[in-house]
Amino acid sequence: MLDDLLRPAFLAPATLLAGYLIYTAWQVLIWPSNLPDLPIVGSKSSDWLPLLQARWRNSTNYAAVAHEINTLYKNRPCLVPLGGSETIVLLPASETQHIAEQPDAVLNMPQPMVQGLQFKYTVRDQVVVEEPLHQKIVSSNLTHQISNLLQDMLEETEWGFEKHWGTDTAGDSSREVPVFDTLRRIIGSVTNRAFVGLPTGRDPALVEAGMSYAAALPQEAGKLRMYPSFIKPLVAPFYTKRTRAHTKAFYDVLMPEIRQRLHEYDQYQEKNGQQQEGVKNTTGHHNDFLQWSIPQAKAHRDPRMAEPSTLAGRVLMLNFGAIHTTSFTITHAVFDLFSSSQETVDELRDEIARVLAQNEGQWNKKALLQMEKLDSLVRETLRLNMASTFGVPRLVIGEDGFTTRSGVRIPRGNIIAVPGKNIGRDEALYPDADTFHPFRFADKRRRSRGEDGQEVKYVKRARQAAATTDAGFLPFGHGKHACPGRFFAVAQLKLILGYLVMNYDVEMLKERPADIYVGVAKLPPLGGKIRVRRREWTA
Ligand code: HEM
Repeated sequence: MLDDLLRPAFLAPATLLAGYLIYTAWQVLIWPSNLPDLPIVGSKSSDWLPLLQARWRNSTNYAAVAHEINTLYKNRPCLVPLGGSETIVLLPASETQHIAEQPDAVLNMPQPMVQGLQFKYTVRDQVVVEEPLHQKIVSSNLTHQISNLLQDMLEETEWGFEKHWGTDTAGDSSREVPVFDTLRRIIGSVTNRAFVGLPTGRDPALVEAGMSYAAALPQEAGKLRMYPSFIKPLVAPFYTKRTRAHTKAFYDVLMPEIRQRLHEYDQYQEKNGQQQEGVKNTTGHHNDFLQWSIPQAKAHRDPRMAEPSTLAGRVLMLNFGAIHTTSFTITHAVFDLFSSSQETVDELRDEIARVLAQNEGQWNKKALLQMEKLDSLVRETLRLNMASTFGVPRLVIGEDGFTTRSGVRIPRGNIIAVPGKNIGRDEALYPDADTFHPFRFADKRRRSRGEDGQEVKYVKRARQAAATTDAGFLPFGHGKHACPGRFFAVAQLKLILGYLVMNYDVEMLKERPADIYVGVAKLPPLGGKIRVRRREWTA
């Protein structure tokens, strides 16, 4: 037996395997060879295996991590080991602009997201991840079409509120509603109205599948991240059951619509001659993300782009990116607003009523732009309630790594970030930073008007708008990879929040319910409720 084990045919592969396992364990657990030599958040001077021990402490007490980052590492870089094998190289706030300005050949944007969310296992059609054409449509068509989409979005908002919050204005007809659960349904159908139009965008099965996919994906990814890469393909089928089921449910509703649209598109092309390059040449029947995606996909050299499942995968990917982020933000905004003061609500109502009167009662783009207090409230809520602790996460891919402004070299293969949440609460940038001041940015805008009260300092004023990113405001990221959907998201948030304020009386809360912390993420009070009653009001 021993002789058999000592035979080269067995010994050579066994040694190789043992070496590989030891190397992997060392890399994952002890010290990856490319990790820079920086202080470790969560470690103690007495630790034998500082990275491993800190990883364990950090994954069990995230509040301590946040406190340590905020007190010890405000102005110097450090390592933040998290659950699984992930270690973030956290750089000080002063590096934000420098990071945002790096070329894609040095710092990569999608990879931290692709790895963190384990897209390899949680996304069915990998071509959507490899070739994210949908992002271009979001930053071009969707953003440019906001003013044309607003009427449809308003119709969907009205439909959603009437369904979920009721229409009875009688004195004793108030009802308690779960904030997050009802608003995410409204946002789900408003968003899908812009993505795939009626009737499919309002189909409860589609909205439910999109929301459930968005909820399940980060949870399943979190579990998968705990395993080393070579084990993942083995365990993924067990851990991705929910995302796979929700993907199927979503595709089941959407595919017939996509096939029909592709068919109509081909017929139209046949009748009207060759299509032009680009995304403008649609059949003209629909004005939504799906329709803009078809000519883009057809013009691509890779025929997989125009497969119905690829197009469905893009809509699902956008549901993932759009619905939870917007629903979390509006839930925070509702709790922030209705635990502030009735005067604040009245001030908002005055502004909205005045602006609508100036715009013939229309919730159009111009009116939304003129609602500066509402815009300010959205920006203030985003500032205070950034979901992730880390801002502008990027993977270092440059051959020579990435060198910070202060001269620290971060080798290739590391994920860097800045403390985004802390930046939003910096007293130097935002006096009384921990307090919700809904009109903080509207006041700043007012102060930047010309001395004669004219709106002369346009650029300065636009800097205070909710969708504008800067190194001190990172909820939408910053730089060329900043969220391309932010203009759509802000328009939607203002429309829905404005509609809510004007059409419902909400009982003020004595205290804002507490947020929920899940690892590095801060979520709004997902189970929180408020008491509402329909108001008699017409624009
Ligand atoms: C309040 C709502 C939203 C928040 C807070 C948010 C936040 C973010 C953040 C932080 C990023 C990463 C940016 C960076 O690292 O610099 C991002 C990327 C992205 N977001 Fe949003 N987002 C929101 C709504 C939306 C909506 C409505 C859409 C689509 C209609 C969307 C589509 C995307 C896409 C496609 C990316 C990837 C961009 C890239 O890889 O270059 N987001 N978003």
